[in-house]
Amino acid sequence: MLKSINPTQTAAWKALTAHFEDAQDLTLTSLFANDPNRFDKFSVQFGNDILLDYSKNLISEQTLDKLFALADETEVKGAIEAMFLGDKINHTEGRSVLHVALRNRSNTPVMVDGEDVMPAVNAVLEKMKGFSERLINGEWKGYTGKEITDIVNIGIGGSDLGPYMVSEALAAYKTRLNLHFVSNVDGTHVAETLKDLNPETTLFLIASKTFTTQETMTNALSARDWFLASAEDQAHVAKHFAALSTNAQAVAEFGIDTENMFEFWDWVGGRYSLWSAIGLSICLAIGYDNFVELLAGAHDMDKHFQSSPFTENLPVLLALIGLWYNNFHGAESEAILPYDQYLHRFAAYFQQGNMESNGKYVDRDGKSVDYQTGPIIWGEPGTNGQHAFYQLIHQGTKLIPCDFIAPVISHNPLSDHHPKLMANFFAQTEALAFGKNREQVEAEFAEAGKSAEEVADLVPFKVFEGNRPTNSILVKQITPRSLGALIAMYEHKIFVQGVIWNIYSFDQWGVELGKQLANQILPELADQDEVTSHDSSTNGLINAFKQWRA
Ligand SMILES: O=P(O)(O)OC[C@H]1O[C@H](O)[C@H](O)[C@@H](O)[C@@H]1O
Repeated sequence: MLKSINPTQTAAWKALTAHFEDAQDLTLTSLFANDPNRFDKFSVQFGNDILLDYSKNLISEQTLDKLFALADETEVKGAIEAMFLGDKINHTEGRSVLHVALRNRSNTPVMVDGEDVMPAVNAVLEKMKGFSERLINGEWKGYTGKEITDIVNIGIGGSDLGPYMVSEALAAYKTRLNLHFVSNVDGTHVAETLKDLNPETTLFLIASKTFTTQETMTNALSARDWFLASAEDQAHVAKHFAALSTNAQAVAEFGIDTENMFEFWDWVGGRYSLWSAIGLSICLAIGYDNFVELLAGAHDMDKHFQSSPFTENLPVLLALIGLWYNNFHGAESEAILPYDQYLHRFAAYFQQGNMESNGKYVDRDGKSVDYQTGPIIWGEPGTNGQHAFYQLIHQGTKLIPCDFIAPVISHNPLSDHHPKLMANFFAQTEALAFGKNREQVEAEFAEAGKSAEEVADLVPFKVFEGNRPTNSILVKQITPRSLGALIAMYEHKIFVQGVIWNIYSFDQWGVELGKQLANQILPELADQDEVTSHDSSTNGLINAFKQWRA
């Protein structure tokens, strides 16, 4: 169990508060002008894969020193050790937090309740290897003897977002199998997905840690109905359905052969589960060897996180810089902006990763916090975002720290697409940091021969204040290995922030009330009777729904 330490009561927090007051006038322009070595000082490389440039942030060496002191006082180092040792740091669920064991390619023992979990982890990986190889090479046949061509992963939240994001991110490594992902309980999702598929050549993965999630079970039953409408014989289900779950009993009850069940364990959080059996769809999408490379990349980052000094530790640096904006500058959100079309679900994935982990107002003592915790995470791939919402980042009234991510080498080096993409990547962080002042705008007007009236009228609108902070994350190429490291980097960033904010990052009680109420409302929708059991708004909406549908 992690000790409860109120971060705002530490000496470092107080020092940071005073430092923030003193550093109000700090500008990126002056920070760079005063230090020609700023890039060298405020950038760090992870192997040959990832370069993090954090120099375009509103920080000085003093800021960082104080942030490192905060990490020390809140015992981040001890928390990291506790996680890797398998301590039950997910206190409210009484569980260890060991997604790091799933990718522990060093295969050193990891103990939970006196037992090494690695043999079980390795056994499931072996089973995933055999299964995925037989499907990819066509040895596994459907009920009419045809090869499987399409895989449909049915899952939601952590049982969907990770596998979907990674399969898309690594589409350049695609096997012959076509992957589909169904998550929403809206019948449209499953209906539209199945429209073009053939039951003889389709295999379903029912991905659910609990195997009780309403959306997933509803979609799984509809998929089974769709399949049996053609296959007719229940015995054929075994060739077309597999389950990825911690709940063997519920899997058996659903009618899935336990031979086709891929197990994981309660010490794997849903939003950290893509490294587990939940990653079977990834194995099928990119092949087992590439999946292992993904694990290896994450393991490299795990070792870096565990052993690097905080001054060079990518997840720790990102966490502390994020905290500086969240808690001192009052930033409410963070944007993740990948300049890579393959990473188009990356921000959506970390919306769950970050917001479900750190969206908590109760501290480790069970008391309400009186400081900000997790930020709002959002983002879309560049350059699309530039033509949509960057206006607000450049000239809006809100401070939005952004992470810009881009690969140096493109998997699709068509004509000059990649230099153009990268020119935009470099230009945006430069524009955000340094802006364009009044004098520059006036000079441009003069050059264009504008009249004095026009200049006076338009100048204010064309000025860019700048001073808007960004991290730039250059990845040599998006490969299974570098992607594994990149994901693990963000996971550990979230971990460090949760430790400092003195919250429990690995539960998600906040999603339960809505589910509970939906279960109460569902039977009320079954008839035409007027509903009176709720507040007037909820009653009014339900009754309008009933009237309109009648
Ligand atoms: O994998 P499952 O048990 O089906 O859970 C799917 C998802 O639903 C829950 O409500 C949680 O909010 C998520 O953390 C979880 O990933």
